[in-house]
Amino acid sequence: MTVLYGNQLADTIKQEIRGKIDQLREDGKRIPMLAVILVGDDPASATYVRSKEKACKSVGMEAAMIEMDRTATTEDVLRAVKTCNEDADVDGILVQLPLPAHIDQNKVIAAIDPNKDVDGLTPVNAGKLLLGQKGLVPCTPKGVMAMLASIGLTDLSKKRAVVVGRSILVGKPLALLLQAKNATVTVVHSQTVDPEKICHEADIVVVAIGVPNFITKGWIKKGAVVIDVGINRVDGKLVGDVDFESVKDKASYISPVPKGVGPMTVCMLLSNTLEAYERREKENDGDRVRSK
Ligand SMILES: Nc1nc(=O)c2c([nH]1)NC[C@@H]1CN(c3ccc(C(=O)N[C@@H](CCC(=O)O)C(=O)O)cc3)C=[N+]21
Repeated sequence: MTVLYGNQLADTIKQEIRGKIDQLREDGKRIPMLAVILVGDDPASATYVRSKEKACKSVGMEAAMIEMDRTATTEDVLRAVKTCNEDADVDGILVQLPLPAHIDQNKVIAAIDPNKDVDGLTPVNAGKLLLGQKGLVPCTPKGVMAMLASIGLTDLSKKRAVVVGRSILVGKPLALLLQAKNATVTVVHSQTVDPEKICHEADIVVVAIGVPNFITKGWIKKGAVVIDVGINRVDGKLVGDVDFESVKDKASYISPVPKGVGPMTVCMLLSNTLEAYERREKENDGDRVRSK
């Protein structure tokens, strides 16, 4: 069994991003900027937002933190999104989720300029992913695919993949990405009959349900690749959805928590911001050429 450390892969990818940004700086070009909108004072969200800001700094990217009071209205947040949409220096916009319950989350997300939607959550980017068109892909699923690619799993023809969980942020988009790489994908969830048996047929298992240590060795076929997306705080400690100790001797590869998918999510946020920057710069070049 090999432990699949996401933090190491993330460091390698971040170095590449850093190199590209150093080059932009050397060439006197504009520097990519991520804007993060945080509403309220949830401590976990505040920690995540700070780690995203730190990650931007670590690759030389600009970060703008927009902190709003927990009493902010949907209209207030929509105005903040609009300001970021219209700011030519902003390449990526991330609205930290979950938003306070009184705010219309769907409305806020739909207001983000799809070209700056580095979370890949707008209807436009979700639709593009469904249709197999190029767009911005949600960070966590993109990170999981990069982890699979890092161990040579690029073409998933003949492979059976089981995704445990069907969330908008992870399970659903991940199932689409796995299919796009030719995997035979099954999504199991809370209403599935005998999910353990289905999971046991999988060559690749990705778990994103938010239930600590839920997946044990009985679920895993010998030699399967197991990716744990879960981030659960239990007695002040971070644990995944996979019972690592139980599963580790059956898996060929298994991602840990922490140091697994989490750092890859942040890394893909930087990668998406750079991608959005490059696309926007290219479009601007085109505009300049046209107006000559
Ligand atoms: N619009 C939006 N986009 C998100 O991508 C988003 C979000 N909202 N809301 C919250 C979740 C959660 N999330 C994590 C990112 C990194 C780690 C991470 O790096 N974790 C470290 C450990 C961090 C620690 O020790 O607390 C690890 O797993 O090794 C965890 C969780 C992004 N999220």
